[in-house]
Amino acid sequence: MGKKVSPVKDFLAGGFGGACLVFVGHPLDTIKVRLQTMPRPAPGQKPLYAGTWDCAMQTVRKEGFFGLYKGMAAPLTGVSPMFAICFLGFGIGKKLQQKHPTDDLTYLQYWNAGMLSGVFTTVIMTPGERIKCLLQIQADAHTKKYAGPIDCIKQLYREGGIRSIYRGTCATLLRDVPASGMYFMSYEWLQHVLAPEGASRSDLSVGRTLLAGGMAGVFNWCVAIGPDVLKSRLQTAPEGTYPNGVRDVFRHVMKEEGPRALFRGLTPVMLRAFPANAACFMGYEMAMKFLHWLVPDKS
Ligand SMILES: CC(=O)O[C@H](CC(=O)[O-])C[N+](C)(C)C
Repeated sequence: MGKKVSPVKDFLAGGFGGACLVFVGHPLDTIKVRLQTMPRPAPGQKPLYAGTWDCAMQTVRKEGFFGLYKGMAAPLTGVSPMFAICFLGFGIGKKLQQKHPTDDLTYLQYWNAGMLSGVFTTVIMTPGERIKCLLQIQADAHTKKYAGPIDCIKQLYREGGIRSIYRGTCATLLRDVPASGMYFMSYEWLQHVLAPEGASRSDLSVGRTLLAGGMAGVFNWCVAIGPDVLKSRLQTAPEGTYPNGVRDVFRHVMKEEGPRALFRGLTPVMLRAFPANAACFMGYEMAMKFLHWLVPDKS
């Protein structure tokens, strides 16, 4: 039997989980975006970054350790509410498929609920990612166009209105709908299979939650990495570069760089995925426990 959970608790605990994810994961996210969007080297020239380590070292040397935390204000103010909506959407998705609030769900139903949460989060994810990516690729004074997230929103609005702020919506849906299905289904599956004989899914352990949460992040990114490259390219390209959106980016990437380019940034993505999502689910479960203690659910 499952447990009845209030949507308000899902929202609040999800928000706390999101804040934990940003603190742990942002430095590797910066490296990922820089690798994904660095200019192609001219024939015979070396690429700007040789790889993950080189990108991290160059960033720390030129911009100091906090260079890796560049653009974090936007995800902190954006990712926390986004994860709040994400866990709320997942909760709603589960409820929509239950006849009774305590009915157990199949893994396919967890997948469906996860996909619905991916649709919910796009509203906030698309502008959040657009601003974050634009700030993250500002490596030096020459490339610095935006003073910060607010300035970035203002400039985008001035240049192209709401359309510009929401550039990359299809690419974000393409990335997050299947990836969120995978995220929540794999988390629930791992919590079940890792639970010792006789223990139930709700008898949480720290080790199991960290492992299931971390692996859910890894599975999420196995599905998300290709569309993520397309999204980062689209959201950071100068106005008018891709008139047909993500389809144009895909065609351009295939023609110029081949399918390997769809895995650009995979190392920092995977290095970040485990700790960031372990922290996220741990934060979520801890906050949920606290909220249950504070306001017990009526069953
Ligand atoms: C692509 C992304 O944002 O994935 C989230 C996990 C992460 O590593 O940030 C999960 N989710 C898409 C469900 C929000």
